[in-house]
Amino acid sequence: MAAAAVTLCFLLREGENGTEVLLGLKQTGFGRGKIVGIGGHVEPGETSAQAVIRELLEETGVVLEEAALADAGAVHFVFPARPDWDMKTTLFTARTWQGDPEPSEEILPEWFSVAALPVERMWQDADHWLPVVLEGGRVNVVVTMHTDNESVASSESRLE
Ligand SMILES: Nc1[nH]c(=O)nc2c1ncn2[C@H]1C[C@H](O)[C@@H](COP(=O)(O)OP(=O)(O)OP(=O)(O)O)O1
Repeated sequence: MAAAAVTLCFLLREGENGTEVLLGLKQTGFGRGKIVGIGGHVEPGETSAQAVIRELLEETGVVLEEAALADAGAVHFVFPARPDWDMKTTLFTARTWQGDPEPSEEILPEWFSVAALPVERMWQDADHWLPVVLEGGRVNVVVTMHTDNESVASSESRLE
């Protein structure tokens, strides 16, 4: 089965104690109960940018312009014990948008300091790719999970 195409956008703002990122508590579906990036599946006929703009609006009410999206690369999540969970994820950051993030059925948005990410409550692989993205870098990473579908078996950075 081909990996599903998904996309995430990390909103960044300057707080009193440095840069903050918008993440959210996933309330439904895949990754329920974890703190995750905001985004979702790319629908047929959509570009990743169009999909992430739609998902941010649906899940937080925030309005993003395509020009505000900065390409931060991609992460391929591989679940050898559950190939139907494999996902190819395109990543964006944005520093300008309209509206204040509001909770939805799917996600409870929350700002976190980039210097103190809630890694204990996130997917265990977040540590392997998220800090680089939030520092303005671009990644191209393949994360392979153990058969528990939770811990990281390997994380490889592909050269661009
Ligand atoms: N190992 C992993 N680490 C991580 O940080 N995020 C992961 C991950 N594996 C998958 N994801 C993310 C990517 C994707 O945005 C999200 C799952 O997509 P969705 O939120 O769209 O799933 P749902 O099943 O809730 O959605 P629907 O299609 O709306 O039913 O999980």
